[in-house]
Amino acid sequence: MQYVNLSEDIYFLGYNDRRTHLFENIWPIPHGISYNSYIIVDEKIALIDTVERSFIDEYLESIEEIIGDRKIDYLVINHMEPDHSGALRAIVQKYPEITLVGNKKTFGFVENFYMEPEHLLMVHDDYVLELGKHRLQFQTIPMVHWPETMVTYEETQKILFSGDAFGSFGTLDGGIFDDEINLDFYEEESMRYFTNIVGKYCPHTQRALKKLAPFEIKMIGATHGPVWRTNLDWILSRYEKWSSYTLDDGVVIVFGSMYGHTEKMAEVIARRLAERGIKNIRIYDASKTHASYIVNDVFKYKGFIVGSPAYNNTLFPNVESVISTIEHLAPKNHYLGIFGNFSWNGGGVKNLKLFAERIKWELVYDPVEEKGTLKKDNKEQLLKLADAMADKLQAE
Ligand SMILES: Cc1cc2nc3c(=O)[nH]c(=O)nc-3n(C[C@H](O)[C@H](O)[C@H](O)COP(=O)(O)O)c2cc1C
Repeated sequence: MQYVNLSEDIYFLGYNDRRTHLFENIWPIPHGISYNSYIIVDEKIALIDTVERSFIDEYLESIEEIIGDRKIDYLVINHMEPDHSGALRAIVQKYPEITLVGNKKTFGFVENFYMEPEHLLMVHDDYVLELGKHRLQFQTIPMVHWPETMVTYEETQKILFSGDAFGSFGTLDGGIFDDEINLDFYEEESMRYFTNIVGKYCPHTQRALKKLAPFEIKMIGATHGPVWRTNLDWILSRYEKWSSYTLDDGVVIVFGSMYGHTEKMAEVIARRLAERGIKNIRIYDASKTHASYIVNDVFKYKGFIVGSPAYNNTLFPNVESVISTIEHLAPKNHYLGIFGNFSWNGGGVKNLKLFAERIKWELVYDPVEEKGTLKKDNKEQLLKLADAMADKLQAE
């Protein structure tokens, strides 16, 4: 990708990754991702974060095009995850006098991953680094998304270099600024990025939003996805909503099924929910849809109903994988329903009950468990389960 000016002497250096299938080797990125770095050219030159290592050559070339044979004075490390620190060693090799700028948590990571830094500047909240006419101020935002994570605020242009916060999956296909892009595309990609990557740290994100609220921010340069300069509210309001577990009315139904019995139970529940006026109902087959998408909808909707056949005395493995992802990210404020199917001694529902105890969501109705084909009594029970869920959602 070409480098682009954010203002006269501040540049965006972003690289599109359309080759990686799974981000962090877990989360699908069918629309790719961009790795964004920034450089400020003043009396002193500061680079803000780097890029993933497969882009090192292009990255170094772009930097040279911008600064010629000048040297980079500072590398500000907002976040040490290798998709942003991947070019750190190459930068230090090319500019050995460079000073690494981080907080007290940063340099341990630098040592673990790369090297003992020779020149370092340890910063803290409100610390100001003068580059000439540009001044950089730092604020730590721990666990959004690692312990060392911080943001850098450029005072002259009021640009927040936000690290992973406000980032998005999806490459930048020509448009880089939010006002150059149809944001509909980023609706799902930015939410999935948040829920999959940062979603475990919602309380930390809330604290970060409060900490950053006093700053006048005219532009946000995240390390993934668009640069926000016109519709800042678009992304800020979404972060507020997602990180505060503000959920819409709706139900996610997840099932696993080998022969269709458990799937049929899911359909019965869904139909009744629709009859009761619930419009957002998503049924997912855990064997088909990646947990990334399912968990994203769990962060949208208040109702969650999960069904599993018994499988070697326990849960169907793909259902187990989905609920383990949910437990890992630990979204809150949900109502829960449970159902399942078996042929001899069970194991599915038994383990879903343990899930209910661990996740501590309110169970709206007794678990419904059928042996093979759905029969009248258990169909009645499923309808009651759906009614109980609808009652809860509609009572709010
Ligand atoms: C590999 C395998 C393991 C199973 N293990 C159990 C089990 O431990 N206990 C049980 O009651 N049923 C077990 N079953 C039977 C299924 O749970 C049962 O047939 C159920 O109705 C399948 O639901 P489905 O049609 O939604 O796939 C097993 C079936 C298979 C294929």
